[in-house]
Amino acid sequence: MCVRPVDHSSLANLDEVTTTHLHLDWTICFTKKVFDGSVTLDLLTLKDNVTKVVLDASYLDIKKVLYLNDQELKFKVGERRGALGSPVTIDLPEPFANSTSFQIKIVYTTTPECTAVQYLTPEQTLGGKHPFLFSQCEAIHARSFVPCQDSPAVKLTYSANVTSPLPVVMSALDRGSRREPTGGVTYTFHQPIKIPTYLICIASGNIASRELSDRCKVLAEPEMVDAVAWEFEDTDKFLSTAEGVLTPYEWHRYDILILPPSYPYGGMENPCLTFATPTLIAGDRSSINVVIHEISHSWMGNLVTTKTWEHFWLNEGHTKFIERKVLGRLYGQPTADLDAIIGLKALRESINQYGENSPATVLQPDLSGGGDPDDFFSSVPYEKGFNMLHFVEETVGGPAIFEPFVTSYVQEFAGKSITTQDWKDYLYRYMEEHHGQDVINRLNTIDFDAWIHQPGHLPVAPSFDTSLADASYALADRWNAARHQADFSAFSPKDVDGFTTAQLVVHLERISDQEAYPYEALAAMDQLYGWSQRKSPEIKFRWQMVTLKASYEPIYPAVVSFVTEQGRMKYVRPLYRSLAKAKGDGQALARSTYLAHRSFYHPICAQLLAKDLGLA
Ligand SMILES: CC/C=C\C/C=C\C[C@@H](O)/C=C/C=C/C=C\[C@@H](O)CCCC(=O)O
Ligand SMILES: [Zn+2]
Repeated sequence: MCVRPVDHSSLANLDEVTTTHLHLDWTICFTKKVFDGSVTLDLLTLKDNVTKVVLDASYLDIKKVLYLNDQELKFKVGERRGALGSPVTIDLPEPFANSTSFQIKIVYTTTPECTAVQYLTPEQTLGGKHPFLFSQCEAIHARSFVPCQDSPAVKLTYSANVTSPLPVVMSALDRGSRREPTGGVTYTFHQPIKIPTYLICIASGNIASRELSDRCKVLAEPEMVDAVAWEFEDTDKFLSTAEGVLTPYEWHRYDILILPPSYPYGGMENPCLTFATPTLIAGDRSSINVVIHEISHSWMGNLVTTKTWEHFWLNEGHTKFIERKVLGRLYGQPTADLDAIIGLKALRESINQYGENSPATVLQPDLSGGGDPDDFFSSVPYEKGFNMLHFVEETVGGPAIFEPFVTSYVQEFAGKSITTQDWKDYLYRYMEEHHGQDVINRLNTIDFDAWIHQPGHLPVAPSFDTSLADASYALADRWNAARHQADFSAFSPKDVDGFTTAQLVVHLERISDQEAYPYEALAAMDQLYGWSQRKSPEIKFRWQMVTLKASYEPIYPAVVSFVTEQGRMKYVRPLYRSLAKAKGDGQALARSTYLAHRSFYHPICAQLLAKDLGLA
């Protein structure tokens, strides 16, 4: 009997065979924008009479497949199926019985169409002298740099030998390097903990590092590495706090690599080596929550992993939950609640963007259509997931009861890939064993179907501590009342004295929830609070959203600058969409800006922007 659920985002025969280890041998060619080499897969059959291995692949040039080092196996690359890529079907030399271990080696090169990797010219880097490349594999882009079972249901160890003219880093432990007589250096890596393929990553470029502690360091181009070290000085403290919430950190190293500006996400939890955007380096340590978020993934996602992309909320909802526990432990509950308030706004935006009845707003969406999981990326799995966990915590009796459950959940499922049903079954089992019928009765009052399977807003509105948000709201209310005045002398720069970046963000979000402001009021706000001059990208983003809502044309050049100097999708996608909706030449400007700068963006971002702007 097959107990593995179907992964609609993989074309591999996951029910017949699984991968236990993956070894990469790559030579990087920056000029051709390819990796040349091979992958050796350690495979294990899961049933009798297995005659083939089907792997996920996307835009790969497969040269040959070897069994026992020298026996060539027949293979066929199937028709491309959209974002899922092209299955590679490999005929085994004979039918294999259940539990047979065997190795196959696939010799291949990537192609410039690879969606996981972005190659940057020297001009696109800070130093301006060397090229740079980096990958982003989540959700299903690993198949574009290695033929594999590209499903989070499969967890494997991996190793790699990568030859490059420039330093290489990966989501694994560093096992040294050797200079090649033919040029370049071969870097060796080993990841001894089982991970899904979406957590394999690579970057190569002029990378320098600074140690933060005996298990943490930061890496970046040399021109900014000191600023990064300052910004993230407290990383080990965050890690220890997360260990206090959960279990000891298992991955040995926790390093952070700051990528060039086109990096498409705030951060990516690649094990041992978080990848992050340089927009976090604001010089004020205001983005440490992203580091705490990526650290929290060390347990949520990286140890306990979603089985398919439908259950992605298990990774992100739990990570948000732990992130806010760490924030609360370090800076107090009001700070954690302010972060949750910002998250709620992001959730509302996502739901409004898709539409309240959209299947994309369901916590556990249906991906059986085989579409692109990237199209489902939004705040829903993060914030609906977080809010469901928060609600369960309140319902069962608070942190004293729920936090030990969360730790136990990690211990129970570490190393495994699970579904929402596994989570829910364990929740009931744990609560029954530890707290009895009273808590089960409380759990039974929760409408899990509404939380997990219904579209739209939260079934139960949360109430967070607003002590830090109240001043932000009050100032926004004053502006709302004064919106049509000709004289704004009742306002002063002192209005925002003492506001943290998060409080400024909450204020601007409240302003953006209000009806669009007249130009005069926007100009007055900008003059009083210097919004346009602020360095923080979090503030810049919110201010640009407020002004675009009013089609405030003086902001258009600043928006164009911001969306072309960094490629973080959290900022560029809403800004492009709002610019395209803005009056005047908004739509033409959005499209022409995108077309002129397409190559600046990571392939994932470029493709989503094209869809957003109706250019795909
Ligand atoms: C329910 C959703 C179903 C499928 C989506 C699955 C995967 C999403 C995929 O597109 C990749 C996600 C990668 C995320 C990486 C990092 C984020 O946590 C960054 C958050 C945004 C930011 O801060 O910039
Ligand atoms: Zn995350």
